[in-house]
Amino acid sequence: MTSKRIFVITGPTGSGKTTVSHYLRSQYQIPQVITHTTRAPREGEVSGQDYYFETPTSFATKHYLEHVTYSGNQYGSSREGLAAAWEQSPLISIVLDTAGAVTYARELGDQAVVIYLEVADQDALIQRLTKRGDLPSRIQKRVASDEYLRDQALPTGLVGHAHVIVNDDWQTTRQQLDQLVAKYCPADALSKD
Ligand SMILES: Nc1nc2c(ncn2[C@@H]2O[C@H](COP(=O)(O)OP(=O)(O)O)[C@@H](O)[C@H]2O)c(=O)[nH]1
Ligand SMILES: Nc1ncnc2c1ncn2[C@@H]1O[C@H](COP(=O)(O)OP(=O)(O)O)[C@@H](O)[C@H]1O
Repeated sequence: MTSKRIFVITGPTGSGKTTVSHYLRSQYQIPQVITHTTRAPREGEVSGQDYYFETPTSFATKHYLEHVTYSGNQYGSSREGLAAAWEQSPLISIVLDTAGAVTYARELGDQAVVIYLEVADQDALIQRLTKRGDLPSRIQKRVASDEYLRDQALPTGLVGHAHVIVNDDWQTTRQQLDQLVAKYCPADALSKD
């Protein structure tokens, strides 16, 4: 029998969570659980693909496994979303802040394989956000938020549970991800291109 697992990808803004999630999807067909947010879409982001973009009123109507406020916006993930992704594949992924990752580790135990991403050089991280197209005013607000500062460190609740990847060099990160997929993925369950 195939056991269900979820890669919980967490870490500070700009550490590469979305990039890792996209890599797992394109390289290993690992579906991503789409979460809900009241944040405005960035250029190129599509509702139902990157997030379900909500108004504060529509956000309040969903049933969340957990939800948080991050830098002034609301984010939440639903049990229905988790179940729908597991219908597609035994190995799925989700991108969460560290508070969400702690909840998932607590609720799902060994089913949650937590990946904590970090970038050694803070200046490089700000440059990545600028290159991504984030407005300077938004970057300033984000890096000044309590949540951003909190996510700079692995929470005590995840010590010994999370796989820490320093995402400075993409090729090195990629190798570490390949090793993790090989460890947790039943060889016959995923088709690798
Ligand atoms: N706990 C929790 N965090 C979420 C959820 N969806 C997104 N996040 C996190 O919210 C934070 C802000 O996300 P976003 O505005 O897309 O900014 P980014 O980190 O710069 O990509 C990130 O740490 C995301 O991982 C969710 O459903 N629950
Ligand atoms: N190892 C890396 N080296 C250089 N740039 C990277 C690396 N990983 C991600 N990036 C870039 O950094 C920016 C932020 O990454 P992203 O995945 O959006 O982070 P997050 O989802 O954690 O906020 C993106 O423009 C992405 O292409």
